[in-house]
Amino acid sequence: MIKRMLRTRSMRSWVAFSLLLALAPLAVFAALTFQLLDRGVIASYADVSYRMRHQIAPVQLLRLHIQGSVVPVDEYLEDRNPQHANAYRMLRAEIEGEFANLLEALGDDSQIAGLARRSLDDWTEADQAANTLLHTAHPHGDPRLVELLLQYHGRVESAIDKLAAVYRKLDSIVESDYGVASLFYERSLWVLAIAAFVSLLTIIFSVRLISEMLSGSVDRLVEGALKFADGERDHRIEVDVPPELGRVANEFNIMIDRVRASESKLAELARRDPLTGLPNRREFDEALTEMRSRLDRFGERWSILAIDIDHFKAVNDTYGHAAGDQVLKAAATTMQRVLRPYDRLFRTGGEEFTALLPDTGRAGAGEVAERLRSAIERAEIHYRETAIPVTISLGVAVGNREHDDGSLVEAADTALYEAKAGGRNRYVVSGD
Ligand SMILES: Nc1nc2c(ncn2[C@@H]2O[C@H](COP(=O)(O)OP(=O)(O)OP(=O)(O)O)[C@@H](O)[C@H]2O)c(=O)[nH]1
Repeated sequence: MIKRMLRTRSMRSWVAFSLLLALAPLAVFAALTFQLLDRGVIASYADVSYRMRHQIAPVQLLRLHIQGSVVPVDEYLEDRNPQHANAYRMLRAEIEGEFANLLEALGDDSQIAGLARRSLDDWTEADQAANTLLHTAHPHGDPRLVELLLQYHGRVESAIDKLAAVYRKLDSIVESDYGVASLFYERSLWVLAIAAFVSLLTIIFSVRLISEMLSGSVDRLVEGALKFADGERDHRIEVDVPPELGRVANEFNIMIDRVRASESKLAELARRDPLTGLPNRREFDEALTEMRSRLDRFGERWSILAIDIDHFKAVNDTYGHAAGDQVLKAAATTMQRVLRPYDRLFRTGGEEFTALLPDTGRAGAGEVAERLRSAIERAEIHYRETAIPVTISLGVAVGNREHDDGSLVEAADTALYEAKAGGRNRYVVSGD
């Protein structure tokens, strides 16, 4: 289904699709990891930090201060120095403030707050006992003083014990918060690892998919280019996926068509004489070989006419080279018109022509030679209003199995030579 969808899209869409495919799992897992870190790790660490600063540290300080508050009271009872009483009062003010802050920080934490409040109750009773001790007139060692002192110490101990219980409970909460944070941190690492793995899989999948879809098209392009290099001109490159490569294939096909057209034009030009438009000597040689093989295979009769314009040099000398060209063209046109459709005329030299006459024996060839001779003699060839009299001489040779290509042409040439020697404007049949 993905392949079918991609087939209609451009290569840019393919890249966008594969990026999306590779990044989508990363994005989803990144959002999941963020949730885990935010809710599990950051929130737990924030809770831990709050408890450390606002609950655990104050509880420890409070324990120290309550413990320390015993010293000025004991010292006062030793020497009745009012400075010790003042030191106690300052410490008490601090302890009261710290209790208030702690209870506020514990807030709704009912069990721990209840413990802290009971510690405050103990401290309040201890403070009352301390106040009585600081105002008592009983001498040192008096049994009532000792009892009051014991009561004071007992309350202080009890307040400290309850604060120690508060500390232990807070410590266990912090411990479990650390546990939760570590668990969530570990999970988020796993999620990230899974994300990276899934992303890698999707990258591999999309790269394979795209290269599979591209490779067929690229192979066809390469195959087309190799065939073109080998000279094959009929091969068409069929690529439509992706559209970009389809356009490359299309342009390539257009280029092949153009090369083929210009090659066949060049080939055609190479086989034609530009002045008269007749096929040239090269074409004649091939036609001769072909004719020869037909003679061998089917026993067909055929003849060859060697044709030469008489005194052509004089035409050039008298009327100019341009007039000579005009005579060549007019002679070619005239002879073409006279020949039968299946006869073939070639310009095989300067003022020399050759005609190949298929299925033509001695008598027929003589007739054609005479028709040509008389047509040229009667033709009115003009150059710039001036009529130029033109005649031709012809040598006729009739092909048979004994002739090879060279000897047949030679025979026609010899006959032509005889026609020239015999006075020109005539034909001679070889062997007559
Ligand atoms: N104008 C023109 N002259 C050409 C062309 N090709 C060859 N010729 C000329 O044709 C003349 C041929 O002269 P020759 O070979 O002496 O033959 P000729 O004058 O026809 O004499 P005979 O063949 O003996 O009758 C030369 O002067 C060439 O320069 C051509 O394409 N155009």
